[in-house]
Amino acid sequence: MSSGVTRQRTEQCFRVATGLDPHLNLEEAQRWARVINEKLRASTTQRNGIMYSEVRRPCRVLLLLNPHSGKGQALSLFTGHVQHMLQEAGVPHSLVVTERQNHARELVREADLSEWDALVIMSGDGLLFEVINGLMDREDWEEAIQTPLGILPGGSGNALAASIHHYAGSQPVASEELLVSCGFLLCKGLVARLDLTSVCLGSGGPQQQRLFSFLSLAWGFVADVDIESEKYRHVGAARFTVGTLVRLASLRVYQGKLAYLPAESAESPGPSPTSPSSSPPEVPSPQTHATSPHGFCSSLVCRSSQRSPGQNVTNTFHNYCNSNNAFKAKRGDLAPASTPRGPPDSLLVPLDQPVPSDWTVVPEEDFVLVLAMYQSHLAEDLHAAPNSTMEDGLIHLFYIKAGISRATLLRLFLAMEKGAHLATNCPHLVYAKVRALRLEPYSAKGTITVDGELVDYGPVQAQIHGGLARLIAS
Ligand SMILES: Nc1ncnc2c1ncn2[C@@H]1O[C@H](COP(=O)(O)OP(=O)(O)OP(=O)(O)O)[C@@H](O)[C@H]1O
Repeated sequence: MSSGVTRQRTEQCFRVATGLDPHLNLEEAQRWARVINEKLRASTTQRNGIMYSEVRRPCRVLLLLNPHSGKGQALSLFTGHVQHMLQEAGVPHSLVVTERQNHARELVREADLSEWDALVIMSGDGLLFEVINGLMDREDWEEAIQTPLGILPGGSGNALAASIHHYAGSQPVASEELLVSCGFLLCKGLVARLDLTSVCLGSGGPQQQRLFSFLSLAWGFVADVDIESEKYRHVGAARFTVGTLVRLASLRVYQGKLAYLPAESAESPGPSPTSPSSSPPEVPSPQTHATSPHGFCSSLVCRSSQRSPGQNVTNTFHNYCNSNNAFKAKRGDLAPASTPRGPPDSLLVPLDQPVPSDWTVVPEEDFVLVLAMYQSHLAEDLHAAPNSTMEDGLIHLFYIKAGISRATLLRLFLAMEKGAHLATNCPHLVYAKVRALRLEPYSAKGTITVDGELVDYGPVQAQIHGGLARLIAS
């Protein structure tokens, strides 16, 4: 890519992330960050009829970095692109380099969260999955999950980072440009609500497992590609293309039963126990949230009129955290990880019972793939759920019926790069907006992924919980 194009795109990221004029002769991210810092110190801005204070960037960030994510360059990407930006923008951060799988999960499960205003991960989506489940493992999960989360893309998929960038109205960018864009969003510090899906695995009883997912649930082709392509991670995002081509060559059919609760026939699961009703006064009302097409939550974004003159916005956020009693758990208060936590799944019945009568049972039992998405992107260059918006409270369910040719399937994946696969009107592709689903594979062995991570194989059901978590995004 020419440096002119790179610069153009980077300027565009800058414009979207900051709302500032990019024609400022900004040569380096450090200088941009200085401008952000000055501009954001006192300004307010009106967007979609809502007044936001733009100085709402987080302070005291705990940054968890997986050194092996992506091509294994996360640490140098962080020091090369983001560290100075955070320093210039006055965002103090402590960097923890994860040492093993589940390290991040254990850390956040046991952390004194009163020490941190945001948890940011620099990795692929897998590390955020760990962090979210670590927060949901806690006895104080209801408050802990309100800790603002941030993502800096360092993996090979970077689906959430790509989705955030897309929700911000930006043109698609990849790798380091996406990182710079997410770095700006982090400096800016606006917080939105993030839907989480509760995923129940196993047919019930003591073996039953419950996970919280922010991105996707996959079975069949997509899950196989995701796991099989891990050996190609040295090629970065291209691993999915390589994996897709390899799996196309050995295309197979997966048998099972799929059922779902259509969104239109389901009442919205309603506000979660952590929703604004339990929030302190400076948090806007649910109606205020609804007016924002992007579902922005202004929990960190105080209306300027509500702030007393001279009051430091950082303090306001800090007070908010404390007044909400959100960050009090100490190591001794923690529950064992196996204790089920989280809001009740009001739309699900036990897996050993038939689905309720208002569910749709898919007549086909032969599939090429089943994919449930709750963000727009499955990877940086896979715009798999083009209708998905931030905090829409929906699972975007796709399945492809058996009988599709290899060529048509390849065409669908190529169209997915631009989110155009639905427009192909492929008769084998079915799309539904749902609030809950159940999948019962028939074969004894197979692959199911949640947020790209391998989970126990077997019957699975899931329900979306709108706005359960919080995410630094704009
Ligand atoms: N130091 C470490 N050594 C080995 N594994 C780690 C380490 N730190 C984290 N992990 C694990 O690596 C797994 C993959 O991490 P992650 O998804 O963030 O990166 P990635 O797989 O490169 O990204 P992507 O999902 O975008 O391809 C996670 O399950 C995480 O637990």
